[in-house]
Amino acid sequence: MAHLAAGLARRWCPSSLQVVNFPVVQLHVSLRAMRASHTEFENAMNQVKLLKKDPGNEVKLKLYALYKQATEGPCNMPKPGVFDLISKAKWDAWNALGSLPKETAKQSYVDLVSSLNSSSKSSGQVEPRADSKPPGYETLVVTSEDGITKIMLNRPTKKNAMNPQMYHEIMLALEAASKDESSITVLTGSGDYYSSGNDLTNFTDIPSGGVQEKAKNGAILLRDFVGCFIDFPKPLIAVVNGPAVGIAVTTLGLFDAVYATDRATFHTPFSHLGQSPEGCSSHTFPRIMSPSKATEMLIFGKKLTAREACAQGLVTEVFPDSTFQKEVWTRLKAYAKLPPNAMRISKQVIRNKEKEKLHAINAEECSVLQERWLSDECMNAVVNFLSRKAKL
Ligand SMILES: CCCCCCCCCC/C=C\CC(=O)SCCNC(=O)CCNC(=O)[C@H](O)C(C)(C)COP(=O)(O)OP(=O)(O)OC[C@H]1O[C@@H](n2cnc3c(N)ncnc32)[C@H](O)[C@@H]1OP(=O)(O)O
Repeated sequence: MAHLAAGLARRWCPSSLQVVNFPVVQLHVSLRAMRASHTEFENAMNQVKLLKKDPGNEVKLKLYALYKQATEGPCNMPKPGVFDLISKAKWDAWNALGSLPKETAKQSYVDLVSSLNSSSKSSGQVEPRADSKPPGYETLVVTSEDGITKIMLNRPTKKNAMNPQMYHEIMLALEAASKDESSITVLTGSGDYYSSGNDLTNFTDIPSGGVQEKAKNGAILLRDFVGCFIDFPKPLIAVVNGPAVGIAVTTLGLFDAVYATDRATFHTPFSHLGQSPEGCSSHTFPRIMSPSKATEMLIFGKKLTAREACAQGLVTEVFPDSTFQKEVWTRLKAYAKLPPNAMRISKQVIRNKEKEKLHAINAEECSVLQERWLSDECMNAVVNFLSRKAKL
């Protein structure tokens, strides 16, 4: 039997360093003095290989840590370097088990696998048909009423950080909204943030092709994502319900109107992250707010309040937080009653001249970023955030 730990390392690379500090109590260590037999442990190891559903990185790290603890005892490896993100996540997970006895780790491993098996059985009873409609969005809530399609970012516990799934789902939702009956489309966030921008754990899930491949795929994803905003044919409105960071700010330059609560802030900490502007902001921001104000935001990472962003032209109007939702939606419902074709055609007249240029700028920004993602400056900044040394 192939060594499970090695298998985990090869097949199940952790994509998130946030999972590394899970407390031992989360491992469902039974308070009963249980002892898993050797056979039960072996069976559990075999069952792991047969799991139909990927249990997610957090669980994979737990399995890895428990396996190592059960077979080798407390963590005995030297701590990997900060740039070796995957090995470090695994090391942290194992090390977090401290002096947990081997037998307890073995039992916890068996319990964990058994809970995975039962949940995959209960959810796996109805196999989706290959030709069935795709299930609903996982990272968005999309609704359509009163002539408005509302796309709400829905990862509030992560401040609506954008992971690959969210990037893809936003593209799908925009594509659907461009063809539906609604006359305007709104992007907003759930919870207290509009969005904290790119999910920084996106940098940790390294494919077999290595970081070069990751960066190349990231650049393609980003180019396609921003391209959807450039090409969106109907009035596109941002309802900025709270702070916005990074790509959630830069893409605002491609919206037709931006309404913000007075609680919102706007910042693009690209230099802090060893990165460079995207979302066509290298072109739109100097035009919207003057080159020197754009420099303060895009190069120095200056954070603007909603009122400052409004004064600079990035935000259309600011509302008191207490009346924000009511006032904005009342206004949008009135706008949505305007003749949809006239609005669409007016948008074309206003935007079409720039489209080609924006696509070229988008491509250039993505290719510069692709290089930046491979830089030490970028890696260092991401590691600092993920190891909780820095907030931006
Ligand atoms: C190499 C290939 C890459 C592939 C990329 C694909 C294309 C992407 C292109 C875009 C590139 C860059 C543009 C950007 O968007 S740069 C900006 C990135 N964002 C940030 O730097 C913000 C980081 N977050 C913070 O500084 C803080 O979290 C906060 C937003 C100021 C909020 O602070 P808080 O104290 O109020 O809350 P906090 O406890 O930190 O957060 C709650 C949980 O949410 C998690 N979280 C928040 N933001 C992010 C994020 N951007 N990425 C990942 N996780 C985030 C945070 O970790 C907490 O999680 P947990 O509760 O600890 O599990």
